[in-house]
Formats: sequence, structure tokens, C-alpha cells
Amino acid sequence: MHPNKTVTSVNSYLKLENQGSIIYFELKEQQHILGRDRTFADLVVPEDWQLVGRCQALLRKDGEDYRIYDGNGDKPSTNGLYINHIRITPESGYSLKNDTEIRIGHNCNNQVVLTYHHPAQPSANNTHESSRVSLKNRSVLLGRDFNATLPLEAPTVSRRHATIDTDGQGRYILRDYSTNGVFVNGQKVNTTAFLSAGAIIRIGPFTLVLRGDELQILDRGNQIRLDACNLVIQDKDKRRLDDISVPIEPGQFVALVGGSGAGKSTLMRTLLGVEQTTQGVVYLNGENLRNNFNMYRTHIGYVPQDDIIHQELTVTEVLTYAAKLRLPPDIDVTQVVEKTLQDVEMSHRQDAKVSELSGGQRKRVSIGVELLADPKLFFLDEPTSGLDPGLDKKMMQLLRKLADQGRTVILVTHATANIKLCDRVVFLGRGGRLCYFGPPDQCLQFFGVREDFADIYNQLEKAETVIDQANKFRQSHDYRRYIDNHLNPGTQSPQSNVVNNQSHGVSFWEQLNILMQRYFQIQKRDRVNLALALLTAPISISLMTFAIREQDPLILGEQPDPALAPLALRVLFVFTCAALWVGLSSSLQEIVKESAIYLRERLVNLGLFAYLSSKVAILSVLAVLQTLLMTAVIFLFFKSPQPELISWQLGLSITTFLTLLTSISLGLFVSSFVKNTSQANSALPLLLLPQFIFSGVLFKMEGIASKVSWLMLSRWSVGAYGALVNLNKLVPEPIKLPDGSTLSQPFEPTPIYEATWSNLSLNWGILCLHTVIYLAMTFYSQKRKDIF
Ligand SMILES: Nc1ncnc2c1ncn2[C@@H]1O[C@H](COP(=O)(O)OP(=O)(O)OP(=O)(O)O)[C@@H](O)[C@H]1O
Repeated sequence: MHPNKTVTSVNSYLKLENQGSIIYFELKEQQHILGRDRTFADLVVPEDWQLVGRCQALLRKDGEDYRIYDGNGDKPSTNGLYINHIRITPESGYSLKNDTEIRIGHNCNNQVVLTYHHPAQPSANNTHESSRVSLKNRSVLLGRDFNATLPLEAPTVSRRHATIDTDGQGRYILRDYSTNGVFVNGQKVNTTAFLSAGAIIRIGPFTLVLRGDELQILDRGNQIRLDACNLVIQDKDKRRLDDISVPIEPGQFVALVGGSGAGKSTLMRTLLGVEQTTQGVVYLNGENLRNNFNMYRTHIGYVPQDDIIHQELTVTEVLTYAAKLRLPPDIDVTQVVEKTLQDVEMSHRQDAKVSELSGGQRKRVSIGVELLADPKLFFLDEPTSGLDPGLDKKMMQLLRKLADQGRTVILVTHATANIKLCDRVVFLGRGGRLCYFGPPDQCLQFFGVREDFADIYNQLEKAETVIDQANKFRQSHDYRRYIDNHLNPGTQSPQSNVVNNQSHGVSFWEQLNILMQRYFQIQKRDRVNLALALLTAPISISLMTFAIREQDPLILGEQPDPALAPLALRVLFVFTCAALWVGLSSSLQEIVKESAIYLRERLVNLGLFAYLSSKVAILSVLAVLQTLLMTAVIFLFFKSPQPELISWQLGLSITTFLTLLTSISLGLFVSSFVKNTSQANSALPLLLLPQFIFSGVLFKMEGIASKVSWLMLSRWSVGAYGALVNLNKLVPEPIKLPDGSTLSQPFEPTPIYEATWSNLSLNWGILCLHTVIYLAMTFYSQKRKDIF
């Protein structure tokens, strides 16, 4: 049969489509071979259809229809045959029914679509969703909207995601209105893009192609296969992954197991695309994952070992904030959250605080957070660690259910009691060696073990045994059956070298608003901490009144008093110390305590600027409240001086607020680089003591010490308080002794406390400068954690 010829036969036939060119083949014989080489094939495609192998597929009559096998039915073809991204093998083949669509090659940018038709049979393809639309002389709307010309239903797609129109010169122009963006030929569209012939458009999980005047859905993204090919990670003196290849089909539930330190987490991070390999590539549906990470970041769910949820929020709040951050603003968040609660079987605990949940329930909520965007590829790092056997079983059953719904689920686990629920087991030995890949039952057989997986761990204790087992597996029939026959090395599509610049999805202001609301809620819920943050400084300052009793240290009395100025300085120093202390304690934990959540959200779409701004904004509000309480106590217990420059109330409030803000910024900076909360706690004395020593209050700053004191915010804070109070004026004139000498003053006037506008603004200005520098360093420190 010839290209584009009308089919009138009642016999079954194949339609092959390659980038818009179509060929038909009638099927009449008991057996056919499809390929590029006439010596093997009777259904011969043109030589320039390079994607089709010389012997691509074998078709054998099977009742009224045919069964198709990859390659020659014995050896697999290079580019493979795929049905819904699942590879058809040479051994078992696939039974064709009328309208079955099979793809040669699995990268949808570069594949031949083979459709089997049998006019006398009912259609096997019972989806009535529209998969193509004409662009001619019309404006086309793409999105979740009910009235969209081409409806694309997925949570990561906006209601009005994009439009395509014709410009005056007959070109098609795409306009992006979405939250999660549009990619054309792998490049993120910046508002508008012209579409060239054959352009590949990615919207959420959907892949579309422009063919002539028609837009076709190539792939709905509801199935993801993963091919890891020859992965090697070699550090200087150590191999962490040793030439690992594994094919993972859509809908499979796969466990990564092995002894401690074998490399399970490393392999998972590599499959997830966040670990750089020395050699080898991970392909998702045939595309290089790392090169296209930006396109896939919203389609991959990842539950790390640490919980990715805030303890202070309720289950519903956790899911609602996560949905608002990750999904388009036009989505019905309540509905999505309700469905997710049902999926993870947590509806009955929706109003409970996360801190009140059991370990297993917390894990379910973390899984729920990741399910919000309905990812088709799902990774979990030890989701059952710390759970009792009953909860372990329940968790594994939940993951099985998720895989049965069409998701590809990959987990690292040490608990093997329920591993039989998995479709595939990846057994790793020390040094990242692949000792087995295949179904769990056959894993036991392969290692000659009856029923306990623990016996395999014992077998693989010695390094030599691991090498022997890895070699044995590579030579085995299982390797050919479960790896060679299914693996697809993928194709490098022309647009695969995309710069992975982070797409922020939800806009900066929306993210800031959501993050501020969430952070405010968390602060509000932590009542004890909030009370301590607000009351510590006022209580400490009021206690000072017992120490100084009846004296009014900030007011110049009628009698010259040589002890007044040092006392005033000590009082002002306590104001500074109190502000410094509470500022640092309010902020030191704030980044490090949620680092697991930050890293996960950052990998999806969290904007760093929005994140830090939300911290600074809420902590500034806290600083305002702290300032109000501190100044109120100071007014209550200390007689107010009459400064010459600015009113005492205003000057005191500004200086206190700036001291708090600067110490908060310093605390955030430290919080951004310490490894855990106990390191953050230990850092507090280390931060405070130099501030005390180099403040210029306890010791006279000379030589190098005076330079160091410039770096101390305490020096500038006391300087500003001193200038306001006019500390120098409190020092009495030097007393002349009868012998003509002068009595040395206990406190010498210094320019640091000079009551001039220039001195006051210098002190305030440098406090602001410190704030800006600490925040910039925090930004940089957080940025360095970025994987891309
Ligand atoms: N970032 C890294 N840089 C260098 N070496 C690393 C890194 N992460 C892990 N390793 C090393 O790689 C090896 C594998 O570690 P990995 O955490 O993947 O093992 P695992 O099988 O997950 O162990 P466990 O079950 O104890 O969590 C270990 O020897 C570990 O010390």
C-alpha cells in the first residue's frame, strides 16, 4: 500500500506516521516483519526513516487480529516499541486491537506512531478526549477552562493557560498566561513565542506538536517511564555508583534495597535528577532528565527522609499552603485538598496539628503534599523508617495503590517484610554495585534464599561476594530479561540542552503573600516561644531597676556626679544587649529548622527572594512589637532625658528597632549556614560574647580592637543611644586638685557618643548597612544550596 492511499480493504492494516508523513501497510499474511531492510522485512519503510530499525517488529496472526513483538521476536530492536511508554518485549509481545497506537522510540519529540486498524472490529481506544485541533483562522485557547478549544485537564495547568493566534503574516503566535509556564522546543516561553513547523509545546504534563495548521496532543504525560543508563558516580578515591542500568516502566512500584552505605539514597537522588553523575544518563520518557529538569520539576513527587511539613500547622493548613504555592491560583484548592486527604486516608485527622500525629500519619501528610500536583513519578526515601510492622504494611499498601493508579513509585527501604507488594527490586551491594534487578520473588531465587530478604543482606556483607554477585547478575538470564529487553537508551533530542533556569510558577507577590501568611500562622501557634521573644527584654530591663534603685541615670542632676555617666552607659549597654539577645534568639533557628521543607519547595518552584522577604517581613513585625514593649518599660522605669536632636521616644524606638532588625539579620545569616538547630543554639554565645567585648563599653577600644569594634553592631547601637542621651554631657568637668593636677575622670567624653546629627545618623546608617550586608550574605548562602 502506498502513502496517503485511501484504505478500502476489510483486512486489518497498519498506519505509520513519521513527522507528518504517512504510510499504510495491509496485513494479509500469517506473519509480517516491519523494518527498513528488505532482506528481513516485507513491510518496508523508506531508508530515511532512521528511527525504524532494519528489523523493527514481528507481527503474528492471533485470532482475528495480530500480536506484535519487538525486533525479530528474539532480539530487541534499538529504539523499541512502546504502548503508553511501556516497552513491548520480544518474548511476550502485545496483542493488537482496532485503533491500538504503538510508538517506535519513546521520546515523543522524535518517534514514529504506528496505529493498528481492523475495520471489522470495535475500537479499543475508548477515550473520547479531543487530541487535535485546527489553528486555521481562529484563536485557540489551551487550558483547564471548560470553554477551552483544547481542554488540558491537570492541576499544574492554569484555567486559561495559553492562546495561539495567527499574526498578519500567517505565522502562529503563542501567548502564555499561565502560572507554571509553557515550553516551546524545550525553552521556557517569555510571554509570547512564534511557533515554527513541528514545534513541540509542553504545557504541564502535556506534550503537543504543531503539524501544518493542526495542533496535536502527542502525549498526555499520564505515564512516565524512567531509564537509567550506565550510571557511574566516581569520587576521587571511591565509586558510589558502579555502572547501573535499570528500566522502570510506568505504573511500576520499585524498591531500592541493600545494606547501609550501599548507595540507595545516592541512586535515588540520581534517578531524581539532583545528583550529578560522572557517566551515564537518566531518561524520562526518552528525554535527558537533568537537561530538562525545569520541565519535569512539577511532575516529580519527592518525599525525603525528613518530614517536609511544619509541626505547628494543622493537616489541612499544611496541604492548603502547599497547594497555593505549587498550583495555579485559579484552582479550587479546597477540592484538591479534600481529594488528597482521601488519597492518603487522612480525612479523619484533617484538623489535627502535625505535632499531634503519629510518625506514620506525618509521613502520609508529607506524601499528600507531594500528591497535590498529581505527579506521575514519585520518589520516597525510607517512608517506613521508624514505623511499627502494622504501619509499615499500611504504608506499603498505600504506595501500591498509588502505583496502581498509574504512578511510577520508587522507594528506598530497609523494611523488606512487605516487599512482595513491589513489582521490581533493585538490590545494591557496597560500592553502588547492582546485584539484582527484577521481581521480588525471583530475587530470592536468584540469591538461593528461601523467604527472608535479610539472608541476602548477610550474603552481601563481604566486598568480594558483592563483586561476584554483581558479575553473576550481569551474565544472568534475568539481566537480559528484566534490563536488556526493557531498557531504552533514549535519544538526544535537538532541544535537550536547555538551561535549567528556575521557573517560579506563582508570582513573587503571590508567593510572598502565601509565605507570610504561613510564617505568621507558625509564629502565632508557637505561643511559648512568642511570649519569650516578646517578654524577655522588657522583663530584663525592668529587673535593672532593682539594681540601680532610686537613681535616674539618664538625667543630668543639679549636683555634678562622676558616677552618673558610667552608670548611664551601663544602662544603655543593657538596652543594647537585651535587643541583641532577643533579636538573635528570634531568628537563629528560623531557616535551619525548616531546611528540609525549604530544599523541597525550592526544587519545585519556591522563589528565594520571596522566601527571605517573608522571613524578614514577619520578623520585622515581631521586632516592632518587641520595640514597643521595650520602650514602654523604659518609659515606665527610667526618667526620660531631654535630647537636643530628636524626641527621646522616637530616638529610643528607632535605635531599639534598628538594633533588633540588625541582630535578626545576623541571626538569619547564621541560620542559613549551620547544619542543624543544635549548632544554631551553640552559635548564640559565640555571636554575643564578641559583641559584649568589642562594644567599647567594658573595655577601651584601641589599636586593632577599635577596628574590630566597627564590625560589632553593639558598638553602633550603644553609640546611637549615647548620642541620644548626650552621654558626654553627663560627665562633670575635671576636678582640679590643690597641687594643680586634675583628678582623672571615670569616663572620658568620646566622639562615639557625641550628640550631633552626623554622629546619630552615622550610627543608624551603619546599623542599616550591617542589616543589608547580613541579608545579602543570607541570600548568597541559601543560593549556594541550589542544585541547578
Ligand atoms: N554527598 C556525598 N559525597 C560523598 N560521598 C557520599 C555522599 N553521600 C553519600 N556518600 C557516600 O556514598 C556511600 C553511599 O551512601 P548512601 O547514603 O547512598 O547509602 P545508603 O545505601 O542510602 O545508606 P543508608 O541505608 O545507611 O542510608 C556511602 O559510603 C556514603 O558515605
